[in-house]
Amino acid sequence: MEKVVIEKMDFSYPKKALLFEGLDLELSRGKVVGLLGKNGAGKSTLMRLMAGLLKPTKGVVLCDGEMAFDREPHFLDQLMFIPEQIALPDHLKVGEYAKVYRDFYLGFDEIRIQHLLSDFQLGLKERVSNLSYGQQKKLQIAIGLSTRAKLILLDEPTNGLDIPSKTAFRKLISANIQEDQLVVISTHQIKDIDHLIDQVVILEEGKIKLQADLDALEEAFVFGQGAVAPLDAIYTETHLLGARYIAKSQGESEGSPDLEMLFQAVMEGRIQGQYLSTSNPVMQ
Ligand SMILES: Nc1ncnc2c1ncn2[C@@H]1O[C@H](COP(=O)(O)OP(=O)(O)OP(=O)(O)O)[C@@H](O)[C@H]1O
Repeated sequence: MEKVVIEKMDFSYPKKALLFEGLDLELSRGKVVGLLGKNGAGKSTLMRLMAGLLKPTKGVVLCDGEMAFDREPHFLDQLMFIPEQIALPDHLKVGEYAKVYRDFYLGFDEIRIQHLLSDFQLGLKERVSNLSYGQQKKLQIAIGLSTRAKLILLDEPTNGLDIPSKTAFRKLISANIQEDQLVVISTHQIKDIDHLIDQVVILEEGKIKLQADLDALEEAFVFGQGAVAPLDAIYTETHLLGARYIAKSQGESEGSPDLEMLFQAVMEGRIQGQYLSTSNPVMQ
């Protein structure tokens, strides 16, 4: 998958006000994108539009130039969408369930699924219906990463995972994603995707408030802390022991952006726009 391009898209659920209006977004391959937003911001809906499960009211969602909603067989062969709520068939065992996907995805990686299931401590002979919610999520993630789909959409994948599984999730995503894949992870648990994503997209009330590559953010801003925030700080959080802040960078690099602070700064309208590595930052 080279690109997902959303152009001038409107979308509303039947008999509801427009959720998206004139939305533009372009996502390129080789990236793990974190899609953030508060409850009801439209993350799951955007995922379903990208998966071609919903039809834009106006405008287009194009995956490598083809309308996602057409759901052509070669698009489906490149797509893996793991929704937040998963309904797994009761009667199958883990191995049998994985085989359903092996038969569907031409590039399914037999070795990888074995490794991933073992990393997540899931036995091939376990009945899917006997797995806990978190184990079912892990099974879906293991299968998703083994399909070698070019577009992987994970809606709230870390919901229900315990702390070791969240750590394993981060490691497994990083280790199993290739340059020709695009992974979009929606979450409101920002910490879960820290040190995992390359790009962040922040949605609020159906609008894209920020699209930024983390390395571009690192160049543009300093995410710091100290006894007091500098006078020119764009965003400040004060604590008993001092302040955490975001300021414009004067050329110094201060490590990776703090996503939680970034999210708050965007929600308060302190930072907006596009910060992409390939182009100059565009402030809106
Ligand atoms: N099937 C539906 N029919 C009607 N309205 C819907 C439907 N699904 C979602 N909505 C509405 O669309 C808006 C966006 O919902 P969506 O689930 O996309 O948000 P979200 O950002 O994923 O939220 P959350 O973080 O709570 O999962 C909400 O106002 C929601 O009530």
